[in-house]
Order: sequence, then structure tokens, then C-alpha cells
Amino acid sequence: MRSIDRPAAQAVRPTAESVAGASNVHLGDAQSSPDTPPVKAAAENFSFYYGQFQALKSITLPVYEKHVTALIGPSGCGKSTLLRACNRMHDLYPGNRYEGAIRLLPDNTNLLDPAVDPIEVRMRIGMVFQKPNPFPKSIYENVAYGLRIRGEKSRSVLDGRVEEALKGAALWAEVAHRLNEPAFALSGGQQQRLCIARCLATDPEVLLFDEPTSALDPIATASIEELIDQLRQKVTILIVTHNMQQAARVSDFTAYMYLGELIEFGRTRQLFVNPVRRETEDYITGRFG
Ligand SMILES: Nc1ncnc2c1ncn2[C@@H]1O[C@H](COP(=O)(O)OP(=O)(O)OP(=O)(O)O)[C@@H](O)[C@H]1O
Repeated sequence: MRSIDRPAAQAVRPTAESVAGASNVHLGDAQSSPDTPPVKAAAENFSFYYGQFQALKSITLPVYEKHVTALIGPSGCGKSTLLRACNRMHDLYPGNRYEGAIRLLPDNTNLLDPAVDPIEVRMRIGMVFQKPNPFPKSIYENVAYGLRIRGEKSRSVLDGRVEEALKGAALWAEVAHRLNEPAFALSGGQQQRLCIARCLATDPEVLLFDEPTSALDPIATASIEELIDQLRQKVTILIVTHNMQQAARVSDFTAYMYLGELIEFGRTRQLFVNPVRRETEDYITGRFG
């Protein structure tokens, strides 16, 4: 397996237009301008099939560095399928098929390349699921897990990284005195922050959130949203949400999907206030979906 953490000598940084160029996607005011952030990842004519069924149709989408991009759209439009493709979750099932590319910058690696090790992809691109899914291990071992897989054995390095990740997930103050307790002893909101800490421990470049607050109460939801707001300073975030208020609150850019296609992509404010496509307007005003 080829490791993907070495930048290629001639990495190409796509712009919003070069990413969207071959498609009909409306970029709205997300087009390149002096204040457009660099592209961190990009789907390029990406299609996905569950057996004979085509769930995603030639998606072309830039994901901007250290910003939050929300994927919205009615149930079954392919949001989770796209998110899962970004860290090769679909590899686990036979019959699934990718076409096109999902590139990670600056090395311009196609994450779907079979020569790229999916385990390494998951270190660079962490994923947080709808329901918190800690391992049946201690709080400490959950966070240390990815580092141990990477071969880290030094207790002092592990201790330091576990503390740093728990602080990054705004959980340290609540668990510092109980690191050896089972992760399942934590509340749902704490377990979700533990899962975020588990991702942070391996220093991911991108974090994927698949409806991360749908199983949480309003207070735990607010703490996860606050955390996302802090995390964007150091990591690129792609989030699937059914909750349009949440998309409006937490994201900088929004992509509206329908029936496996990307209909519109733009800055969140523009997409919600002044969408270019009629389909987007119908969805966000509740006339459809
Ligand atoms: N394992 C699977 N096998 C076959 N088809 C699937 C599978 N998973 C999803 N699909 C289909 O792919 C399409 C996209 O599903 P996906 O879960 O990505 O949509 P979504 O937009 O995330 O929906 P929701 O908002 O309800 O979670 C749907 O038509 C769904 O029925």
C-alpha cells in the first residue's frame, strides 16, 4: 500500500472554478476571489454505485480549507453516501463502485485510488457518526487508539496526545480524573465529544460529521456546535445535517443535493438568502422535501 502523507512534488491546487468547470454546478458567490480560501479537498466528477443503483451522479465539489461545508438535501439524496466515500467506508461492502476522484490537497492524492491505504485515509480524514460509537474500552484507550495503530508506544507521548485531543474536544475538564473508566459511562454528548477527541488524536486534516447531533439533546447539541466553531480554526470540516438552522449556524459554505446530484453550492449566507436555483429555494423555504 502506498502511504499518502508525503506531498507530491508538483501538487496542483484547484480553484473553485477549475473544480466546478466541467459540471453545471452553480458556485454562486463561492467563485474564486481574493477572499476565497484554498481548496483542501475536491470531488471531481465523482459517481457512486451500490451494485446497479447509482446513488451519486458526477459530483464536483470544492471543500475549502479550515472552513465548514454543510451538505443538505432531502432524505435519500446521497449526502451520507458522499461523506462516507471521503474516508473509504464503502470499501467494506462488495459490489460498491466508485468513479471519478476525491482529491486531498496539497498532495493531490485521489483518496479512491486502490493503491491508497484506507486506514491511512481514515487517519487524515476522521469521521464522527450520527450516534456516538465509542469502543468498549476506557476513555483513555479510545483516544489513544489511532496513535497505537500508528505504532506509538511511548507512554509519555500517548499521555500528552490524549490530553491534547481531549482538550481539543472540550472534554478534558470533565474526564481528566476518570480516564480509566469505560467510555460507556459517559453521557451521550460526552461520548460524541470523546469520538471527536479520538479523531483529533491523529491530527486529521479533514473531519466528517454525519448528523452529529441528531441523537443529542439541545444542550449537548449546542456544545457540539460550539466545538465545531472552534475546530474550524485548525481543521477542514464537512458536515451532513437535516437541520437547516444548524447548517446556517455552523457552516461557511453549503451544498444542496437532490437525487444524487449536486444542485447548488455557495457561501451559506448567499445560498440561504439568495439561492440561484429554484430547486434550492423550494427546499430551503419548505415548499419541497
Ligand atoms: N447500502 C446501500 N445499498 C443500496 N442502496 C443504498 C445503500 N445505502 C444507501 N442507499 C441508497 O442510496 C441513496 C442515497 O442514500 P444516502 O443514505 O446517502 O442519502 P442521505 O441523503 O444521506 O439520506 P438521509 O438524509 O435519509 O440520511 C438512497 O436512495 C438510498 O436508498
